[in-house]
Amino acid sequence: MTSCPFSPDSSSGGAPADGDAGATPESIVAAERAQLDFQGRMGYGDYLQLDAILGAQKPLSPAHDEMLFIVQHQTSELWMKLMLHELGAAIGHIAQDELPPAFKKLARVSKILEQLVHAWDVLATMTPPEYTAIRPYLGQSSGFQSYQYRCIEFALGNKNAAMLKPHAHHADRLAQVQAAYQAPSLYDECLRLLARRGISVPASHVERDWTQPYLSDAAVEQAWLTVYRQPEQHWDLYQLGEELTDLEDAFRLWRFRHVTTVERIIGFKRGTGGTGGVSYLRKMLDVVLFPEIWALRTDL
Ligand code: HEM
Ligand SMILES: N[C@@H](CC(=O)c1ccccc1NC=O)C(=O)O
Repeated sequence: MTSCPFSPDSSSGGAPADGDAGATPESIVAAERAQLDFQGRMGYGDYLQLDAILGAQKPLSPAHDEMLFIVQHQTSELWMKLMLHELGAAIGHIAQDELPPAFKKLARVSKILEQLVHAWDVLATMTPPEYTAIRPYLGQSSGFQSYQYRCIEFALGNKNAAMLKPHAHHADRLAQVQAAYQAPSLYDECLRLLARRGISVPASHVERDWTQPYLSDAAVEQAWLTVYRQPEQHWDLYQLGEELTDLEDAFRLWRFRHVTTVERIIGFKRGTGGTGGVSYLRKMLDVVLFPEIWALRTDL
């Protein structure tokens, strides 16, 4: 009889087959030879520094829902940390003309953003009275002061010197945000790549003061149109353009869910960070990160 590769064979030390009479949770663990003794050995919680991570939820109010509020923000910050890691690497790859690894990382950034878009559903289970119980304890703190978020915005090209100020009192964070502010953005590196590939890009976009907000330019749209009109001649640049589109699309959705979630929870109250609240967040919906990538669609 030939043996089936999927049926566990007890002589090779696998778990008892499903429905095996006498199998107990304990006998299964023993048969699988799971490592159970971690005296002097690195385990799961050690490797992941879980004592630090799971010890960092410190509600200030007596409200039940503050745990949701804290966990939602902390998980968002962890995903932002990964986004920055991937974005920085992708920008480096593009600067070195290494497109396949850049694509891998940009696709991951878009997927993280999609996940963060869905994460709003969890926070939206919090009602206005539930948040009202927490809000007085937040003081003037606000997501506006998220230094990782500001680094992401800067890496994506939305440069604004005023956004450095909330970090002026903290040297390490300021240095991190300043570095992102001064460096060429993802889109800047894409345009430099187009120029290196012999596609005409204005000199003002190949070398410029990277701290200045990006200004859209008809000649840059022409450069992208060269790619999009003959994809087979510029296949990787065409793929790059579509990955930028995926990324900005996902980022727009995140911004949109932020505004709608904020409106359903605090209405039109002013933000703890000092802005008008929903009115400010709506203005941010008008930000376009990669303008020519969108404009060219009208001309194709
Ligand atoms: C009850 C939930 C939330 C409310 C009521 C809220 C409200 C606001 C408001 C009113 C602002 C404008 C700045 C201000 O004046 O405070 C803001 C900005 C911001 N919030 Fe939230 N927010 C919530 C949840 C979140 C979550 C879960 C995140 C994820 C990290 C987040 C990230 C941000 C960021 C990054 C900004 C700055 C946006 C920018 O400058 O474009 N917020 N939020
Ligand atoms: N700006 C919010 C407060 C807020 O959402 C918040 C406060 C502290 C830490 C993170 C926050 N989330 C995003 O802005 C408000 O006006 O209620």
